[in-house]
Amino acid sequence: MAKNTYKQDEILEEPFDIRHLLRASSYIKKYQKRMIIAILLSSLGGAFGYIAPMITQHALDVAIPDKNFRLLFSLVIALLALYTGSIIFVTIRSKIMVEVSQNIIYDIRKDLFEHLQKLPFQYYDDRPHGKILIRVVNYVNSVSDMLSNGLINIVLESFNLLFIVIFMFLVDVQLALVVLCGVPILTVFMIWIKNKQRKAWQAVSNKNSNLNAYLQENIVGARITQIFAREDENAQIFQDLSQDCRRTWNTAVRYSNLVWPGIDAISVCVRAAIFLFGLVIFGEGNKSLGTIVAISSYASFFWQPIMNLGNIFNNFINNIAYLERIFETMDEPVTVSDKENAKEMPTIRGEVTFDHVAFSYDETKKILKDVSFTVKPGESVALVGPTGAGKSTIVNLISRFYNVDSGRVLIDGQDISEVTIHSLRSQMGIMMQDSFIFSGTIGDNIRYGKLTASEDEIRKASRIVCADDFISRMPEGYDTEVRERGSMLSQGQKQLISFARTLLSDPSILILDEATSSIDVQTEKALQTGLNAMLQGRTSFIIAHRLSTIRGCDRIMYIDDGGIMETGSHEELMAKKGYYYKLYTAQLEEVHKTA
Ligand SMILES: Nc1ncnc2c1ncn2[C@@H]1O[C@H](COP(=O)(O)OP(=O)(O)OP(=O)(O)O)[C@@H](O)[C@H]1O
Repeated sequence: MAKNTYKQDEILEEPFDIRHLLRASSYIKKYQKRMIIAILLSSLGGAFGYIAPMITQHALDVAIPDKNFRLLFSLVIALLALYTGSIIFVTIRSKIMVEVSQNIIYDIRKDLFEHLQKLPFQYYDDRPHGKILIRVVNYVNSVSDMLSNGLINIVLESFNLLFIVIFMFLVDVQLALVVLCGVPILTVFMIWIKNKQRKAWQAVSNKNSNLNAYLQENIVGARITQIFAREDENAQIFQDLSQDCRRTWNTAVRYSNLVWPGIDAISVCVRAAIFLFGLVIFGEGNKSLGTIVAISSYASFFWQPIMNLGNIFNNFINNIAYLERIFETMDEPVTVSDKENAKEMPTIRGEVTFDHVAFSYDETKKILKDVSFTVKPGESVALVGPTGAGKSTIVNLISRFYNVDSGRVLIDGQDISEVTIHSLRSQMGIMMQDSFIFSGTIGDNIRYGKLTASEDEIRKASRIVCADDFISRMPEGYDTEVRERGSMLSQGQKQLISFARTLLSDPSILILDEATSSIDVQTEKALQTGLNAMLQGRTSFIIAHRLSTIRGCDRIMYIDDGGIMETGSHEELMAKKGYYYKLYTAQLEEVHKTA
């Protein structure tokens, strides 16, 4: 997806590219047998329907004038049988196709979702999430309909058209030719209207996608909107986007509403021509009433398949663009992935080495220039420094959320780019500032890192991190349902749950990135004992702006200007009176001022 915002339309007017269709065919291969059955059933159903006007002709021209009621009765029974057969076939076909299209939706969504889960952080940082949702939900629905019903309908409508033409010629060649004279007029009308319609519906799709992106952004940012009292401005933007949707929708519907009156007008003219030619021009009495009525019926059927083929063509053009957007997402490179011969990471002891590491998020700015250090197993390391210095970047590289530009990150002497991501990350505990809480119970949330954990284990982990107290006071304790993102919990409570979750997963390397920022000082003091227990025997990296919380770490690294400016224990760095000393004393003064 082009990196864009809710203000930018997606590109949907793509030149037709057959490769997308060929690639999409892999999704229908599995269901081809069922689709062939559906085509056969529909063709039979259609053929049955088209025999009906011939029977009517026979009734009008033979049975009724001859007063042959036996024949008339047989013809009526035959008509009923044909219609019943046709309805049964069409019903079975619809059932098959509903199943096939739902299966195709499932297959495409599964592939898309699995791929989306592997995409790097960067992908989600750069795009409006609402537009990703539109692809997974709306575009997939539309595309699967094209791949299932669309493809079948092409075959079907072509058969229908062929049947109608054959039956018309069987009934009367001259009058059939009169009907065909309407085709060029219809073709010109269709090319004009379908082109307009396609562009109009693409505009609708784009405006909906923009609205969705803005809506999603606003739901997530609702608190900020209210904090900054931005409701009126946002309502205006939303209104503008909604108006875009309404305007484009009205235009599209206007064109769609023109279609049938236009076709009706052509159809009426053609039928008038049938009567004119049948009764007057080809000579009175030359064409029987039954023939004229039968041809007139075929003529009224004739436009439907042409129209449907036009609709299918339009849908195809739109859906090819949707397909391209879907495949573009599926092809989005998984920049951080397992190498072909990646090994399993053995049980981690905890030695972490940065060997001349350089890193940048994009070409424009080097975030880390040439960083080298080694942390011993079990050592606790604090990363401090000004905002935006690169502290989180360093811990993100240890977990291999990004690949380094040059140099190596080693754990126990093993280059982490050579091992599988799962075996690496499953031995790490990473806690970020935003402690994400999933919908479900508190117990489920703590169990997230170790699905097999027992109730006792969950309680024990919670007790260590001081979460057991507040959880037990909740109406249903560990079974209390928390809503999506844990909206009923305070930030501090979310962080404590997150601590318990991390502790339960028993990681060898622990990364705490501003993990205690929302916990009040009192709870933090209480948590300190638990935290110390948690750090025991694990290598840990702690980022905290509240420097009082990291004083006890074995080592403190001061990060700035793309590298490590100072390193040592709290006492050593204070004695050195360098960057850390300045930062620490400035923070102390701040605390004294506000006290
Ligand atoms: N996903 C990203 N894409 C592009 N640039 C990024 C991304 N994440 C961070 N940066 C940039 O990289 C630099 C280092 O960011 P990082 O988050 O590592 O800083 P930090 O020291 O942890 O800051 P803070 O203390 O504010 O959390 C910053 O200039 C930031 O703008």
